[in-house]
Amino acid sequence: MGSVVDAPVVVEEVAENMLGDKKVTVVFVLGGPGSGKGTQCANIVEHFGFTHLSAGDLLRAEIKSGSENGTMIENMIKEGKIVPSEVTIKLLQDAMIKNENDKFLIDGFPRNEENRAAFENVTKISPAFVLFFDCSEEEMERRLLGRNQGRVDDNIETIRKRFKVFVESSLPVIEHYNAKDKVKKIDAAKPISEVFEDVKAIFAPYAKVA
Ligand SMILES: Nc1ncnc2c1ncn2[C@@H]1O[C@H](COP(=O)(O)OP(=O)(O)OP(=O)(O)O)[C@@H](O)[C@H]1O
Ligand SMILES: Nc1ccn([C@@H]2O[C@H](COP(=O)(O)O)[C@@H](O)[C@H]2O)c(=O)n1
Ligand SMILES: [Mg+2]
Repeated sequence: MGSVVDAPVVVEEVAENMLGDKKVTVVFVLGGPGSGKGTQCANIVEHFGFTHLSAGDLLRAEIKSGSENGTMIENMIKEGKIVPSEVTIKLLQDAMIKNENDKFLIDGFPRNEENRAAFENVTKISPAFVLFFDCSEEEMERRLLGRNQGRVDDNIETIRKRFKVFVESSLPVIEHYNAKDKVKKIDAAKPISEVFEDVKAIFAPYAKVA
């Protein structure tokens, strides 16, 4: 009988970032409320062929659909609180599976450590990088109060709660990825077109081939 030392080493290959039989590229787009995540994601979709999945938009669509979780989600959003991870991850995973694309911008997720760890555990997907829109609260507040999209959370009381959640729960997620050298920070206080110039430089490797 051979010794343990002689035993062949079996390396189990873990297929990374697979979604069914599709290999996917995921970029997490983070930043405070009103930092311009949705605005810049629309530009990235147009120029670089990614699909934009906003966690907040998916949750709002779930409320509209009359789902059994609708009332709970609506109450959490009104309070600026983070919806349980399993709900949001299921929406994101379903949206990625339904879509034929293999490049996704996941906007507004992960919002806390629980979101981050649960997404990794459930999907086994790690982001290629994290795009972080950095902006002052004063500027974000001004933008949110002028947004006029009828969002139930664009009022000063909820905006303050969202800022607190961002600092206490979301910044640690950005720190987590920063420690892994995965964060690409953008000065989001500049005008929209200037912010996009900086974004474009980051996405250059993903340029569509004509
Ligand atoms: N660089 C910018 N300069 C000025 N206004 C901006 C800029 N970027 C976005 N805006 C405006 O600010 C508002 C908020 O932008 P957007 O919805 O993209 O932010 P967000 O980060 O997705 O916010 P939320 O987290 O609340 O969804 C919008 O009215 C948008 O037109
Ligand atoms: N991962 C997430 C993302 C969002 N929410 C809830 O939705 C609200 C709006 O999100 P936006 O990204 O559109 O600003 C947010 O304040 C949360 O209540 C969430 O729970 N989890
Ligand atoms: Mg948004």
